[in-house]
Amino acid sequence: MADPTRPLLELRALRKSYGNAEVQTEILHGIDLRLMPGEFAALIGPSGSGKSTLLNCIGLLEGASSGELLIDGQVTQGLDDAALTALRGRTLGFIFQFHYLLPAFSAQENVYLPVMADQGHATPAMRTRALDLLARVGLADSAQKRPAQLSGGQQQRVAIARALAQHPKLVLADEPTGNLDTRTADEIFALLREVNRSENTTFLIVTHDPRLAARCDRIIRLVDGQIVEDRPNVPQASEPI
Ligand SMILES: Nc1ncnc2c1ncn2[C@@H]1O[C@H](COP(=O)(O)OP(=O)(O)OP(=O)(O)O)[C@@H](O)[C@H]1O
Repeated sequence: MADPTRPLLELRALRKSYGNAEVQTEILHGIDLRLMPGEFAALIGPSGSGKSTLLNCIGLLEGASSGELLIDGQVTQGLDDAALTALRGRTLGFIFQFHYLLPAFSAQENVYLPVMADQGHATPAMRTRALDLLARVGLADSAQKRPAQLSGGQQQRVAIARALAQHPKLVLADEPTGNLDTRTADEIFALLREVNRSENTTFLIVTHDPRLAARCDRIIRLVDGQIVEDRPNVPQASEPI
């Protein structure tokens, strides 16, 4: 159980540059950010402002150039790859715009394969949790279908079930509804919200869709690699689906 008084995520003066020894381009210019357990926050901003770069740093997929990044109280600087992978597996879940499901495997296998990768084999408990999660996202009857047999929205539901397989404390979602029609996007967003409320899972969601950002409890706006706005938001009631 996360300590409700301790930030789940803390960034202090985080900077990120790309380039080589001669030329460096700084993309993130000193980000300070805290997320508390259970928050449901939108990360918005123009194209190229650094949202994905920030999410990749928070997700421990890319190292920051300087500054501090703490996840669940743990300082991440100086950790080796094995420790980063362990911390990622213990605390983080990822949902991307393109779901990256494995086409040759069933929905159920797609949900438990990443968990299995850590252990080398699938236990009955992993298989059962995968089925439970698929039921949770409304796909109880589709567990044995392959991605190509599912609609775009159903595929994204599988990806959400996969992201939840290891009980993440923080889910990082990069345009999770980006390639879906409005109605399906609303349904997927409602599902993320339901997970947030029922399990107190923290969400940081990159979205270009102002309607969806308006349904979050907090709106963080990034422009040119800096947070220019960070405010609480009273979510608007979702329109009937
Ligand atoms: N691996 C990389 N090497 C060099 N530059 C990069 C790299 N990744 C991103 N950038 C640059 O960093 C800047 C921010 O990109 P990023 O993808 O984080 O923005 P974004 O806000 O997520 O944009 P979008 O909304 O279009 O996805 C861009 O100028 C991009 O070209």
